[in-house]
Amino acid sequence: KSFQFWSTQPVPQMDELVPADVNCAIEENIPLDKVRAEPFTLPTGFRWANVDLNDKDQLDELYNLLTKNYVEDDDSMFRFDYSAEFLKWALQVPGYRPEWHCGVRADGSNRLLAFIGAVPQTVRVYDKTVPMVEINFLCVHKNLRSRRVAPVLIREITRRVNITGIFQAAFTAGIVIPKPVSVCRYYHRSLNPRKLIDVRFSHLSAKMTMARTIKLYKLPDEPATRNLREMKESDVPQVFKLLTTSLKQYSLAPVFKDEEEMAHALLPRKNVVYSYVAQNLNGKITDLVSFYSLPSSVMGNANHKTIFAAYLYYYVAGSVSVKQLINDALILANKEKFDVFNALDLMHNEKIFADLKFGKGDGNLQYYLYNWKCADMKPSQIGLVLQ
Ligand SMILES: CCOC(=O)c1cnc2ccc(OC)cc2c1SCCC#N
Repeated sequence: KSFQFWSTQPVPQMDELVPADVNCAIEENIPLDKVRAEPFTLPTGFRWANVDLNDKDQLDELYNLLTKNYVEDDDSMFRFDYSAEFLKWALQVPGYRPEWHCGVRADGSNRLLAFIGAVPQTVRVYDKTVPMVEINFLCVHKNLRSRRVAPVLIREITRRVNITGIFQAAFTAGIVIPKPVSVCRYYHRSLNPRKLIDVRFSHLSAKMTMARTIKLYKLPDEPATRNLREMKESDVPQVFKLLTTSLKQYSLAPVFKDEEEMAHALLPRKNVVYSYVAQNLNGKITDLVSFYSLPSSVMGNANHKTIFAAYLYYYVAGSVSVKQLINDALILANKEKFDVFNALDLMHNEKIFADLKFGKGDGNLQYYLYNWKCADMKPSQIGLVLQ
């Protein structure tokens, strides 16, 4: 593969083996007055336009661009259907910049035809804490593909981020480009097996009836961890300490700079993010488990338009086993009527998949760092979850 664009970027080349003791930027920071001042040039007929997510009409334009043109699985069975509220949550984090909600509109029609987003996020890579952005929601309308728009979007968001003095980024993708820092795998736990079979995501195994299959995945109505309850505002100080401490065990992890940043990430929002804490009799918060809601459109199915999927987010098993805590997350997601519970094999997840009846998916998710080189990581070293 030639990687025409990525071979021009500060990323390790595909065949580059980074020694274990190397953990640093690839290019030096550019003096701010040397960062290109003018936006990159778009193809004729298109112009840059920030998407104002506080303007309901523009938020809906972004929702509509993504719901029709964003990521599909390899078999084009599903397409992610991020909700408008989810997009506000993911893109309007504390300290967000409107110019990092970077859209492209067609002259004349004024239609939103492409987007790339960045949010500020300090990330620790091994022993180095690095101010970064997370890049997300890179999307080019299907009618605009192969016109080399994505490289211009990536160069432009890089410029807009560099101007603020940030020179590193983190992102994930299903595709392989130079050069993954880790390769994770998706796992799926059926909650509504009948629907998953209807949409042909799952199939009845030869030796099992539908009734037997439903019984196999049946879950209790209530979590096993007795004092597990929804997280609330007053829990933030303790959760901040608990999660910050727990994240130290990973080689790639977010650094929440303050309680506000973590509160934004974790405080429950219906149909967006769900967080639960266990508090002992002394009032100490000992455990945390969270998941986010990311539906997918089902393509070409008469009976079901949408799959409701929960995705495991951050957790700390302080007083109970990881297995019990994540099983409790399954029970809580099932109570919220999700059809499936998805998780990557990062953190401690891989150990519990078999017992909790997760099936291995056929999709990889690559983790990438921009303008940084370091030793590759096993999935269990990853403590960073991107939406
Ligand atoms: C029923 C389970 O559905 C998925 O796992 C799913 C749903 N929608 C997608 C949309 C785009 C897509 O593009 C890679 C994948 C999916 C997937 S599999 C990978 C996500 C997980 N877990």
